[in-house]
Amino acid sequence: MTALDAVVYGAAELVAGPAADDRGLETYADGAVAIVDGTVAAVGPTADVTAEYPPENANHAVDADGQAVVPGFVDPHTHALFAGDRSDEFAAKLRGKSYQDILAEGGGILRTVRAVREADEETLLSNLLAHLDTMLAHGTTTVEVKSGYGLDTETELRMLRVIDSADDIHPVDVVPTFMGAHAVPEGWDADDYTAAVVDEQLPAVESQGIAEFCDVFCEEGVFSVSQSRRVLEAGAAAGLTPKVHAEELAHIGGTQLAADVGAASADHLLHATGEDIDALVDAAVTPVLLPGTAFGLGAAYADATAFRDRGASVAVATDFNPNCHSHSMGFALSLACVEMGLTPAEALVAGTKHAALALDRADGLGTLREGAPGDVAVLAAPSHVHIPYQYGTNVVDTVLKGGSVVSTPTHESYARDMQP
Ligand SMILES: N=CN[C@@H](CCC(=O)O)C(=O)O
Ligand SMILES: [Zn+2]
Repeated sequence: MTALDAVVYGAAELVAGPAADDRGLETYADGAVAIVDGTVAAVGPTADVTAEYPPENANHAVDADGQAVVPGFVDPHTHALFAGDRSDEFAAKLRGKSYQDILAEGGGILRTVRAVREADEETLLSNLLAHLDTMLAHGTTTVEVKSGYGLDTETELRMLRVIDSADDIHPVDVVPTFMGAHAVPEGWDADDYTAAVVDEQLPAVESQGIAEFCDVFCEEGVFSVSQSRRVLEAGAAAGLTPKVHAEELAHIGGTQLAADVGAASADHLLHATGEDIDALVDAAVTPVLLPGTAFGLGAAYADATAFRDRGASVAVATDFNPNCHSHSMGFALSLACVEMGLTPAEALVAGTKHAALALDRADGLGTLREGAPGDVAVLAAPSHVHIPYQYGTNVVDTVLKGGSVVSTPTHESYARDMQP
């Protein structure tokens, strides 16, 4: 027996995905989408979709009159599982301290590591679930979450177990990444710690089968290119697809490494060169740009238009972490437009279809085409342009995950009745 989970109909603008020529969007005015057994069964003009799938027969009938309907956001880079509070570091950065100064003093990642090692599994899980709630209310239906605040086998495994439990419990799909090589822990030398990641942590992670990707912070003063390569190659041998934090604070060759090892993505890329971009395009590695991080650091933004113009499928993520405390893909997309030069349509694709590529998802995730997961964000606004336009405002009204309504606004929505 198939179930008609949901029909969302009468949308002022329904975005099915990128246009066929990959320029602009495929949209329908007075559009609808029908979801059967968790998957998009039909998308198009309301009259056509509802003739085959009458809303009155659906478990969830959503009248989207005057509203835009877009694919749920895919956030392909976060460190959303942590404990502790680093707001004082934000204030210190405003007074002129650098991210590296803070790390060198035992703050930053190392401070979060101390807090996470002290936190029990229950606390960590409730922290992550609360963040997922906020992300979902902002329209995110799939999110990647990294370990990397344990930096020892026991705590890295604890983090991955929590990520796995959150995926089971919460409507948001949580994609697990092992990042034992996120920083060199206090009291260790980088070479010895690299060996511990490869010889102790990775075999333990492999035996539990609870990670899909392996990431490394390839950065001046953190892990060199050759140490990063050791970790990623051992990760690949353990069945984990590589990802690389590359050229964030300095240019040391992490992008070329990502291309060499066939990574799913190379992320940050603030200092990537034209040659680096070409290498990513040739190796089909998705660049993930993180404008919220540059915003918080007061750093120059990655040049998104250079990636686009050289043929890359640019993805955008929040990088939500204690150093970049934003759950909102909408805010990241605003920055991608205003500070990085993407159009609203390109930014939306970067936060949906291209973000799904960064997670190696080829099932239509990030679109509302037939066969794609039924993950939908209904906006309290008439077009996708309002996502970047209403910066700092959550324009997401109702969210469906696999055809079920999983988030509704807590207030009466007047926006839907607003006249242009
Ligand atoms: N750059 C390395 N890792 C994180 C920051 C993590 C932290 O500061 O806690 C990032 O991607 O921005
Ligand atoms: Zn990161």
